[in-house]
Amino acid sequence: MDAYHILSRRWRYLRCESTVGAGLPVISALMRFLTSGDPVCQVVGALSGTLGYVMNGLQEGQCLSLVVQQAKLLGYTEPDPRDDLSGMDVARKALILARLMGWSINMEDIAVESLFPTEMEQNKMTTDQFLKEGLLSLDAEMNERVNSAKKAGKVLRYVATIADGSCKVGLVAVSHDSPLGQLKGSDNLIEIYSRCYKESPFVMRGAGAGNDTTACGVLADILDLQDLYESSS
Ligand SMILES: NC(=O)C1=CN([C@@H]2O[C@H](COP(=O)(O)OP(=O)(O)OC[C@H]3O[C@@H](n4cnc5c(N)ncnc54)[C@H](OP(=O)(O)O)[C@@H]3O)[C@@H](O)[C@H]2O)C=CC1
Ligand SMILES: N[C@@H](CC=O)C(=O)O
Repeated sequence: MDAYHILSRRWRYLRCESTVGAGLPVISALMRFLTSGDPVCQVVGALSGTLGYVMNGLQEGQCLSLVVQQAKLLGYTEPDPRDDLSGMDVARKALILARLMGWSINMEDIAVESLFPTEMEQNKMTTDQFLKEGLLSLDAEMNERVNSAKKAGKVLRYVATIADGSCKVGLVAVSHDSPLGQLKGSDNLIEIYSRCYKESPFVMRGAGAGNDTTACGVLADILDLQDLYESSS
C-alpha cells in the first residue's frame, strides 16, 4: 500500500491500462469519472477473458478440463491457469479499480471464490498435474453447477462487484438477456455507476484478453506517456 501511495501521487504520469482490461480502456474511463469529480459508487464487471471463455464453453456443453486447455492455447490464461480459476486474477483487477476509487483496501479485504479446492493449489500440485489430472476431477461438479443455473433460466458469470465499501469476486447466476448474460467468447464487460450515471450506468464491453489486444493496450500506454513527457519537456 505504501508503494501504491508513492506511485499514485503522480497518477497523471502513470499508465497501467492493460492490468485490468487488456486492450479495453477501463482505467482511462474510470479516471475520467474521478478527475471530473463525478463520484463513483459502484463498479460491476466481468474482468476475466479466460473465465468468460470458460463459462461460455461450459454453457455450450463443453467440459471444464477441455475448455481451460483451449483458453490457454488461445493466450487468454495466465501462464498457470490456476491464477485465473482461483479468482486471483479478477481479485487483483478489482483491487486496482477499488484503490483508484480511493479505497484503502488490501487483497485480504476481498472475498474471492475459487473454482478449485485447496488440495490443487500451486504448492501442492504442478501446473502440468493440474491441467492433466486436477481439472478432469472438477468436470462433473462444474457441469452440474452450469446445468442447475440453466434449469433456472440463468447463465453463470464470474463477476467482480465493488460497492458499499466491500469488494467480492465469484460466480453469479444472471439472466440470459442481461448484459452480463449476453457476453460472448472472451469478452469483458464493465459497468460504472456514479452520481451522473446512476440510473443508466456507463458500460464498456469487448475482447478482454489475448496477445494482440493486450499488446495494443501496452503500446497505447507507451505512446501516451511519450506524448506527455515530450509536451512537458
Ligand atoms: N494474455 C493476456 O491476455 C493478458 C496478459 N496480461 C499480463 O501480461 C503478463 C504476461 O502474460 P502473457 O503474455 O499472457 O504470459 P506468457 O506466459 O505468454 O508470457 C510471459 C513471457 O514472460 C517471460 N518471462 C517470464 N518470467 C520472466 C523473467 N523472470 N524474466 C524474463 N522473462 C520472463 C516468458 O518467457 P519464457 O517463455 O521463456 O518463460 C514469456 O515469454 C502477465 O502479467 C499477465 O497477467 C495482462 C492482460 C492480458
Ligand atoms: N488471464 C487474464 C489475462 C488478462 O488479464 C484473463 O483471462 O483476463
